[in-house]
Amino acid sequence: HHWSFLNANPNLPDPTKYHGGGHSYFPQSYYTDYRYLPPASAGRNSSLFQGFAQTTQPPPGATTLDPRSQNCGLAPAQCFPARYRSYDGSCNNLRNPVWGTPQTRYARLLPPIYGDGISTPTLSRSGRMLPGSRELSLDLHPDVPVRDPRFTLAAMQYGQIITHDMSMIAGSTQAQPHSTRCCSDDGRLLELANIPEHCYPIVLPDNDPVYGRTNTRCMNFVRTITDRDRNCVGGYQPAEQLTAVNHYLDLSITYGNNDQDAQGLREGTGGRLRIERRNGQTWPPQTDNVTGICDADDATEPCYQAGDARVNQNPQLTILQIIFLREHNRLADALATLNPQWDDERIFQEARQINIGQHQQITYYEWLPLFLGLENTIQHKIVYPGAKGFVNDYDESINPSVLNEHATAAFRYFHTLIAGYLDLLTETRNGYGNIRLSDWFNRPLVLEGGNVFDDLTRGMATQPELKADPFMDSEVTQFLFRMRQQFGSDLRAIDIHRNRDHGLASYNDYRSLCGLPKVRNFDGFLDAIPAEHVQKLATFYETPDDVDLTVGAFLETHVPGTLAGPTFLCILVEQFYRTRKGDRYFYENGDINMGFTEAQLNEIRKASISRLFCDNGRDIRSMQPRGFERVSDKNPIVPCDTLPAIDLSLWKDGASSRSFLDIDFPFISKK
Ligand code: HEM
Repeated sequence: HHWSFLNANPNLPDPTKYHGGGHSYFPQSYYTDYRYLPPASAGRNSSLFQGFAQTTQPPPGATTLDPRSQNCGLAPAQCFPARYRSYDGSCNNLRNPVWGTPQTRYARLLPPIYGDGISTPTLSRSGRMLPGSRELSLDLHPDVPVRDPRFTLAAMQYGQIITHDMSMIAGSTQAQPHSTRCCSDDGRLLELANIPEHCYPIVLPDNDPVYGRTNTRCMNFVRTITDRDRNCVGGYQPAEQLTAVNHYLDLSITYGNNDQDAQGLREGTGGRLRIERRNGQTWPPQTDNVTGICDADDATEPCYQAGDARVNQNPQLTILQIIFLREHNRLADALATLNPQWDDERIFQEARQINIGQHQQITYYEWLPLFLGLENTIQHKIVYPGAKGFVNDYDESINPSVLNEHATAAFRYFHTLIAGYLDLLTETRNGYGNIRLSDWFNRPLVLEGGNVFDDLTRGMATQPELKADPFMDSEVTQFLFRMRQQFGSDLRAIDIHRNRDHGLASYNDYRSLCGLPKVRNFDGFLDAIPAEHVQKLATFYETPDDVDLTVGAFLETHVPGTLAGPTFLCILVEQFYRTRKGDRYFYENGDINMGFTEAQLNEIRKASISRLFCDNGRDIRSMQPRGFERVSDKNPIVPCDTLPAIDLSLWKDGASSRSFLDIDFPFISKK
């Protein structure tokens, strides 16, 4: 067993500790969801669990078994007409009520191809050795800080929010026994077996510039699920990685992914979410397990709870999480004043619906066109700029599930945008300092002091993100989650490893899926990849068919007007098309029983990232209108109250409440 290797090697982190030294790639709790551990009946004393008692023990009060998790997303017996979306996404699709729910499979564009059953992910699909992921990271992605000429760090940061809203590899916790959960397409659990994960160390090259001339300090990597050789008993379905959160773009990062979590986040009065007040500001509720979840000195440090387990991961991610939390309460208070007769539930759900609508508007109309190109998004029916009424493009045959290729390769391309130092800016945009990213992974303490929250928010809206290019910041390739040790982990090496772990078909395969010619020799790649990098690929890999998707596509020249090369772009476009068209509750959809009136929808269309910043800082009084774009003559900083705002009076009962006559029938029939 690989376990014994793991336990015997004194240089590897202690898998029984949350803080296994500075080389775990995320804290133990990062991806842990205790509800999804193997059932108690698996026998905690079996050899599988030896040495892991601590990590398999749920914290007090946690439920060990959520029936949903045992059923690959439990299909409710019956779906009822509902004005508001469910937390877990069930019954969004009425024909397949389980689609998009947590603990279901990622979708795939091409079937997986694993090196072989139980080998490490250093073997190619054809069984040849692959270049080490750390070596590739060091050679192809050195830290050359080229700033983006157009976009701010807020653009990068919003991308991570979109990611966390849509997916999270289930159970990929370090060194944790893992159960395969094989699901049939209709969501039935076919088999639940306890199978140990394998340790796939990221072996360091001899001359690693950070870790020195030793290859004994390897970073630990754990395979997340079994492959085709460990199919469900019965063999009906190839195993597929599962995602722990619901697939929809629905602010589950704020509201949680199931009823129980959602209830736990609510105040229970006035439609509000729970908050704590300190230093004249509002913060998310504290977790019960501060030192387990955060890189904190002790339990008195802030460590937050939100709809998403990754909320504390980095300061600006946490800022955006807090902004959505404060926005909810801001909306709830306004709605409660307008409609004193509404109860807690009504206020809560209406505020939630507005908050989600704004988030979808910002994602689709403000963010995606910058990344995928405006013309491209229009052409592929991802956005409908200038639409005045509803856009009734919901299609119940479309499965909204997140593509494995998207989550494991394409969307991670934007890890290249991460900047290592975060600027602090006063209201006059006077930069008086910055903080180092790796000092504050999983440590939100930094946000609560003085004016840091506002100053970092202005910094994120002003500071350029790094350019989408092959270079990556060493804060994430040398110091990721270093937990106050000198060195940390390497996000790029992890991404390459994860690509293999998930058995993604090769770059060459995806080229042909996406309309580029399938190549027979390395020179064939020259149509999309600059010569210098094609040469490197030829040195690293034995054959063009061995090139990993995440490696080849990462090096492609961008399609003009977009931030990605043709292969990643094709995957991203497919994903965001499905995410909108497969969401019955998408905010632009005019369904008679739910959603917004046309007038309300047109208000939601005024939402912007800058307005969110303005409304939810403590003392942010000015912003440029387009917050994902850098300040310029055409995008100057203006007083907040001159930015478009949503007129909430349209939500006053009776003001324009939806009736049968509100529906735009002519548009529907044109469809
Ligand atoms: C400071 C910023 C960020 C940090 C520190 C960070 C770190 C990480 C880490 C540690 C993982 C898990 C890796 C694994 O175990 O396989 C991950 C996954 C991922 N990241 Fe990032 N990330 C950041 C920003 C972003 C951005 C800006 C995007 C995209 C716009 C992004 C997209 C993704 C995706 C798609 C995944 C996989 C999600 C899944 O589990 O399904 N990340 N990131």
